[in-house]
Formats: sequence, structure tokens, C-alpha cells
Amino acid sequence: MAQDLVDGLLIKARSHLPPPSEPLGKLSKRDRKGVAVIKLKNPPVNSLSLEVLTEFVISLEKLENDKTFRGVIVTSDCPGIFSAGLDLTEMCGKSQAHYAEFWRAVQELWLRLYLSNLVLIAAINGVSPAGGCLISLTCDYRVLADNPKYNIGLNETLLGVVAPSWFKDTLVNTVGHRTAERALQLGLLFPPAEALRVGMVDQVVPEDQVHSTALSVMAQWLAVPDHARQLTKSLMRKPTADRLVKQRDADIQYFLQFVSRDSIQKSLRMYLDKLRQKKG
Ligand SMILES: CCCCCC/C=C/CC(=O)SCCNC(=O)CCNC(=O)[C@H](O)C(C)(C)COP(=O)(O)OP(=O)(O)OC[C@H]1O[C@@H](n2cnc3c(N)ncnc32)[C@H](O)[C@@H]1OP(=O)(O)O
Repeated sequence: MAQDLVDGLLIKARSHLPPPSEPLGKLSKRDRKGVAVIKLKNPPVNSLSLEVLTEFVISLEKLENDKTFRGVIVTSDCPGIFSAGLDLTEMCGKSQAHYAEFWRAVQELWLRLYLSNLVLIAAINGVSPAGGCLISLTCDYRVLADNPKYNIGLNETLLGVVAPSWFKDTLVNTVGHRTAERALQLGLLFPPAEALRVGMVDQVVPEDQVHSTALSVMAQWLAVPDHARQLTKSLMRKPTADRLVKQRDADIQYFLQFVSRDSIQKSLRMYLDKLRQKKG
């Protein structure tokens, strides 16, 4: 893997692309050293299928193991959409074995992202509901493009499902208990100004400045010695992650029971139908 430029790892369903070069921002080459860009690319909406989740984990693992990389910018290659969240078709009408494999992959990605030793900056260049929001919440810093269409939040209740406790914990750790409680119960999707006000994102910038801002922020985070920053991150996050680690299998069993219920299958199907009918 190239060492001293911003590298792009396109995560694509059905193909493993070699890392293409990213257009470089205004920072000096030195500032960009050791920074990778992971661009989600699963058109049309960057839904997080089992395949995308798996490739994401593999890409992160490679970067973690390659000591030349110290930071990753997570962004999207789909115009106007950061990620539509978990792929709903993976949770509808499938076997128990499939649900278990899918949910383990969701857990694995969350754990990898949440405990990553790398500095993770989310450059959110599109709408970001549910699982899309969760990915950004696992990052160390979130930059959101200032576009009124780019809502962000955990809207699970609006689908008739419940955000798991570790989704909830991730949100509480970011915005605090009261804001999280209201946002989760109502399934709120926040437009940029609101997302900034409640602390769901750290910065809102014009759309054409999302990437360069993420690079500038990265330079600031990389100025801190890795070992001290990494240990501090672990101190802050490990207790939350450990709660899932200790009960991963039970969490999968709970998901299986929940998602297999007729009422939940019905809710998910109705939601998917509503999305499909939207077109006309
Ligand atoms: C212990 C129990 C735990 C249960 C926990 C379950 C946790 C769930 C977390 C999740 O992430 S659930 C997913 C939540 N996501 C959403 O609510 C977003 C749904 N999508 C949208 O709102 C819109 O698609 C969009 C992202 C705003 C984009 O809108 P746009 O108008 O650009 O595209 P569409 O025409 O709506 O969609 C195009 C195409 O994509 C399909 N699709 C959209 N989202 C998903 C998805 N999450 N999974 C699978 N497929 C999706 C949509 O149906 C269209 O398909 P078509 O066949 O082309 O009609």
C-alpha cells in the first residue's frame, strides 16, 4: 500500500478495487502522510449489506495492521447519501443462520470502528440515517456537509424496530442522555444545524469543504502522540465496548428472536414497500 499520500479504499459490493488516489486537498503532503480514505460505494444508497460490512472490516483490519497509517477519513462515493444504514433486505425473509451471520458482522464492524487505534474522521457528505449515523458516531470527529437534505440520526423506531443497547450507548456517549432519549424515542433525523446544536456532529461546513476540513481536523488529531491518544480513547470507550463483547452471543440471539417475529417482519416489509413506492 502506498505510504505517504491520501489513499482511497473504495468499499464496493462485488469487487475489490485497488486503492485509487484521492484528489488532494490544500494540506501539505506531510500533513497528509499516513492518512487513508475509506469511501463507501454500494449504489444506489450505500446500504450496509453483509458484503459491505465484511469488506469494511477487512479494510480497517488492513489499515490497523499497516503501521504507516495513523488516520482514516470515512466518507461516501454515492452523491447525496453517506449511507442508508443497514441493508433492510438482509433482515427480511432470510434464514436464522443468515440473520446470525449478518448481525455478527454488524457487531464486528461497530467494535472495530469504536475501538480503532486509528484516528477516524467522518466526512459526512450525504443523508445518514440509522446504521449510517452509527458509523459516523463511532468516529472520533464528524464533519457534516451543510445541505438541508442531509439529515442524520437513529430513526429505528420509525421503522418499528428498536435500536440495540450498544447503538443507544454510542449515541448517549456523543450527545448525552436526555438528547439521546428524545432522539431515540422519536426516531429523530436532524438537519445539519440541529445536528450541530445537539452535538451529533462536530462541524457543519459548505459541501465542497467537507473533505478539506476533514483533512485539517485530521492534522490536528495526528499532532498528538499516538500512544497517549490511543490509551485515552480506550479509557473512554472500552467500558461501552466491553458491555457488548461480554454478551455478543446473547445479543445475536436477541436479534434473531426480534427480527424473526411476524410483527417485525411485517414492519420491515411495509417500510421497504413504502421506500419503493415513493418513486411512483
Ligand atoms: C435487537 C433488534 C435490533 C433491530 C435493529 C435494527 C437496526 C436497524 C438499523 C438500520 O440501519 S435500519 C435501516 C434504516 N434506514 C433508513 O431508514 C433509510 C431508508 N432509506 C431512505 O430513507 C432513502 O432511501 C434515502 C437513504 C433517504 C435515499 O433516498 P433516495 O430517494 O435517494 O433513494 P430511494 O428511492 O429511497 O432508494 C433507492 C433504492 O434503495 C432502496 N433502499 C433504501 N434504503 C435501503 C436500506 N436501508 N436497505 C435496503 N434498501 C434500501 C430503496 O428501497 C430503493 O430500492 P428500489 O428497489 O430501487 O426501489
